[in-house]
Amino acid sequence: MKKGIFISIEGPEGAGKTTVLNRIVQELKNRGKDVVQTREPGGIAIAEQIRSVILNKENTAMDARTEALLYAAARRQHLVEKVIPAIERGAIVLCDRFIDSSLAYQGHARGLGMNEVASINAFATDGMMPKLTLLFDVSPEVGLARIHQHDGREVNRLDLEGLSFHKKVREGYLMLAERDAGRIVVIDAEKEEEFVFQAALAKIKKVLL
Ligand SMILES: Nc1ncnc2c1ncn2[C@@H]1O[C@H](COP(=O)(O)OP(=O)(O)OP(=O)(O)O)[C@@H](O)[C@H]1O
Ligand SMILES: Cc1cn([C@H]2C[C@H](O)[C@@H](COP(=O)(O)O)O2)c(=O)[nH]c1=O
Repeated sequence: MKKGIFISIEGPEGAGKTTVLNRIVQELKNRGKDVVQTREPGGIAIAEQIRSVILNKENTAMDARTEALLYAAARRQHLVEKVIPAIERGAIVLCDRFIDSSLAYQGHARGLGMNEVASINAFATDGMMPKLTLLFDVSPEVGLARIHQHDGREVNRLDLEGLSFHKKVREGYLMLAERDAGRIVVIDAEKEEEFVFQAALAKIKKVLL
């Protein structure tokens, strides 16, 4: 059976994921590849609706476990409706955030525990993991400054967390990269955009060979 490939792009706020992902998708499409660009939470109608509940700045009363479960629910629907069918037909799926976001944000930064968050996600994903994950590493000071300078980028409920939360997000990601070095590749996303783009493209080309 024809099988595609699943790649995720991760990183703290303002790491430059969307900017570089757009360029990679264009590059691969120019080479005639079947590419699906998507994001979490979101990517399909039901998951976009869940996204607007999670990220709504007015939902300040949201419990941390509720938040984790909503991300997992959006993930499940997105996988079955969009990601799995695309992989089955042989496409390259490039997803802006996946399970590592839940482990870093809800597991580590919110303090729910990475193992606990991994277990609710195991139910949601049925064990499905990306073949490659690019972790765009950036300090919260640099990332948050970028998003506040970026006109038109709405500031959401998670962005409004304090600096210590965002430092823990980065710390969580780096712990994950150390634990799963075979899948997660760290890219210095404080470097200029062209460097980050070329580094990311090179890693993706390697797994496509
Ligand atoms: N390497 C870079 N150096 C400087 N600025 C950058 C770089 N990459 C992206 N930017 C700028 O930083 C801002 C945030 O980038 P982008 O939206 O791509 O980040 P993101 O990782 O998708 O953010 P988030 O997940 O928080 O929405 C944009 O204004 C973008 O132009
Ligand atoms: C998938 C996922 C995401 N988050 C957080 C990370 C960001 O603050 C928002 C998504 O916004 P973006 O502009 O699309 O990056 O949600 C999270 O906390 N847990 C997750 O599993």
